[in-house]
Amino acid sequence: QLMRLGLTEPQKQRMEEWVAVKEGIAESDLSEDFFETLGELGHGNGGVVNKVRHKQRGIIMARKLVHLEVKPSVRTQILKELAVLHKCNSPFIVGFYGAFVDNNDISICMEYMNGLSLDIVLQRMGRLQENFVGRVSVAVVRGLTYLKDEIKILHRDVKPSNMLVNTAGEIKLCDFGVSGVLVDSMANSFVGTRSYMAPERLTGSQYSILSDIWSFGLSLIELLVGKYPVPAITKKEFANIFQVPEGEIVLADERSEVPTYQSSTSPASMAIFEMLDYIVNGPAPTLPRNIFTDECVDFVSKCLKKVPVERANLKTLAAHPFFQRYTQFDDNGEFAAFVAKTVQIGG
Ligand SMILES: O=c1[nH]ccc2cc(O[C@H]3CCNC3)c(Cl)cc12
Repeated sequence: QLMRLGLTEPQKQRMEEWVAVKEGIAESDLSEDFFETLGELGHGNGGVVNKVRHKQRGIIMARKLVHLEVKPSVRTQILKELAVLHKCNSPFIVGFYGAFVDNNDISICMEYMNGLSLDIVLQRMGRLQENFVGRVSVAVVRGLTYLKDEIKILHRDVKPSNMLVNTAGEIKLCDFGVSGVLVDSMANSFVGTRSYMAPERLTGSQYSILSDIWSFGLSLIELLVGKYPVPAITKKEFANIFQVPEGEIVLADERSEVPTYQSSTSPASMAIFEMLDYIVNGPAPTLPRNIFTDECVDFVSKCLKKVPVERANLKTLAAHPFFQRYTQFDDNGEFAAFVAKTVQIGG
């Protein structure tokens, strides 16, 4: 396996292509009136992401606009910290062209991923088959490892909507907390009805790479089942989703021992607090044993240990049989074809 520098030949080739394109773009090329907006790609994490075309160069990019009412000195500090993104060169991290400020908007110009984010793929396809989630797992673990070892940062916001795909079959992370000041200035911009935050993060204790691994585990269940796994997905729901008799659903023994958590409201109307309380005090979400392979069930359960020290770390995940299963061979374009189908459906 050509894993020189951890890259396969195709990955090495695409990296060289990327660097060539990027060298053609100077910071001076990036400013408001050089872009033509083609449409909106997504929003969240405190900004909207538009598909834009660089008029002179004809390059299609994804441009994230973050509206920030902060002092010019703070904006300058944010731009300085975003410059770290120029160092991020990994097949598992979305490419970065540069960032600039325009009035009270910070623009972050990135590589366009035509398959968009996995939350959008879930909306279109319902859920992902196990072998595709295996490929996602390899990309996310390797992306998190790169951020931690090479860039010395944690992601801090691992979830399906921050996992991007394209019709070349690539899977890349985006929206990680590269700028401490930007993270802090958006800290109170949490919106949304669900949280991927680890129990220890919700209770304000030490945040570490293990918190990113919890978020990764929660994301894996959501990708495999097509449903956010808090409150716990019941046997009946699994039976319905996978069209098997309820008697065939075998939940991980861990849950049968723990008395089911008596939430005071029905899942449908569970308020945000109830949900957060459930994550902190309820049982860890698990996959049913016989719908997924044992390795897959075990891999996910190791990511979702509620006590951080019991949880798997990046090293143990990379050595796990489920992970190893997806580093050995190429899927000869099966995932790329799947992404192409979702793009077609999406219009
Ligand atoms: O093509 C992209 N390149 C870079 C970034 C990016 C971000 C996107 O959505 C945001 C909004 C929610 N999380 C990620 C989307 Cl939908 C696409 C891209």
